[in-house]
Amino acid sequence: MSTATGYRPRRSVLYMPSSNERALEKAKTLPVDGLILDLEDAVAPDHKTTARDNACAAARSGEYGQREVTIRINASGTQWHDDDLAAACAAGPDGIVVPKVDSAQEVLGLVAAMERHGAPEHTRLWAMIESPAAVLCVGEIAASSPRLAALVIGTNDLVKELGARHVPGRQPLLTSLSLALLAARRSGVAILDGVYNDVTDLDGFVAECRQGADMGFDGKTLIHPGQVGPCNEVFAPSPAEIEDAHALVAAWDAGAGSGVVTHRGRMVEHLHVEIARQVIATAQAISDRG
Ligand SMILES: CC(C)(COP(=O)(O)OP(=O)(O)OC[C@H]1O[C@@H](n2cnc3c(N)ncnc32)[C@H](O)[C@@H]1OP(=O)(O)O)[C@@H](O)C(=O)NCCC(=O)NCCSC(=O)C[C@H](O)C(=O)O
Ligand SMILES: [Mg+2]
Repeated sequence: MSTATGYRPRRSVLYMPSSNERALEKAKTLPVDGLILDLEDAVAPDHKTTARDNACAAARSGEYGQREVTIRINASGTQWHDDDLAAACAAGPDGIVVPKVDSAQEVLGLVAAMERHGAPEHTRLWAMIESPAAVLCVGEIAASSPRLAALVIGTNDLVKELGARHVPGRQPLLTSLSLALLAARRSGVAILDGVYNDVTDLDGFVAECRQGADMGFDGKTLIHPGQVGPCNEVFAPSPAEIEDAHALVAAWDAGAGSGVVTHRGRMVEHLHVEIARQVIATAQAISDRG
C-alpha cells in the first residue's frame, strides 16, 4: 500500500501452479516482490492434494528471502476449500489468497475460520475481486476486517462474468477497476491489478502495467517470469521522478513558512510535498530490498 510508513513493495506478484515443482524452485531466484502459490485454477483436480502439500512446504521453508509468500486456496463452497484453508493456516504464509470472495460476510467467516485454525498473526487475508457481486460491494469487503491486507483483481473471471472481451485499454473493466481502487484506498488496504494472459506480447503487457500504475494500483499480478522485470520497472518511481521529488522537497524547505511555492514552473502545496516524500520513501523501500 502507499503510505509513507510501513510501505511494502508489491510491484510484482507472481502466480505459479503449486503442482509445478520446477516453478516453485525457480521462484527463489526471481526478483519478484511476492508469490501466489496457486491451488486453484492453475491446478488440475487430480493434483490438488500434491499442490497443497508443495505450497505449504514452500511457505514453511523460509527459502524465498524477502519475497512475500502467499497461498491461493480454492474458493468457499468447493470440495477443497476447508482442507486448503486449514493446511494454509498451519503453514503460516504471509497471506492466504481467497478467490471469488463475494461479500463482507464471507470475509468475516474466513477470518473467523483462520482464527479457529490458529493462523499466526502475520498471516493476512487477501481477497480476490472477480465477480459483479464482489465489485458491487467492494467498499464493504475492503472495510470488513483488519486482517484483510489486500484486494487482488481477477480480470479473467471478471471478463467471463461480465460477458465482456479482453481488449487493449480494458475499457469494459474500467468501472470495476476504479471501484475496487476507491475501496482499497478508503480502507488502507493494498490493491493488485489482474494478470496479462499473452506472455509473448511484451508491448501489450507494459502498456497494461502503465495503465495500472497510472490508475494507482500498488502492483500487478503476473503469470510468467518474463513479466517480472518490466513490471517492477513500471511500478517503481523512475530516476527522473526520484530526482524531481528531492528537488521539490528542497524547494519547499527553502520557502519554509509559505503555504505555496513554485518548483520548475509548477505550483507546489503541502499535498505535493507529501506525494514527493512518498515517492522518496517508496524508492528507498525498493532499494532496501537489494
Ligand atoms: C503460462 C505458462 C503455462 C507458460 O509455461 P511454460 O511454457 O513452461 O513457460 P516457459 O517455458 O517460458 O518457462 C520458462 C521457465 O520459467 C518457469 N516458469 C514458467 N512460469 C512460471 C511461473 N509462473 N512461476 C515460476 N516459474 C515459472 C518454467 O518452469 C521454466 O523454468 P526452467 O525450465 O527452469 O527455465 C506458465 O508460465 C504458468 O503456468 N504460469 C502461471 C499460470 C497460473 O498460475 N495461472 C493462475 C492465475 S491466473 C488467473 O486466472 C488470475 C485470476 O484468478 C483471474 O481470474 O484473472
Ligand atoms: Mg480467477
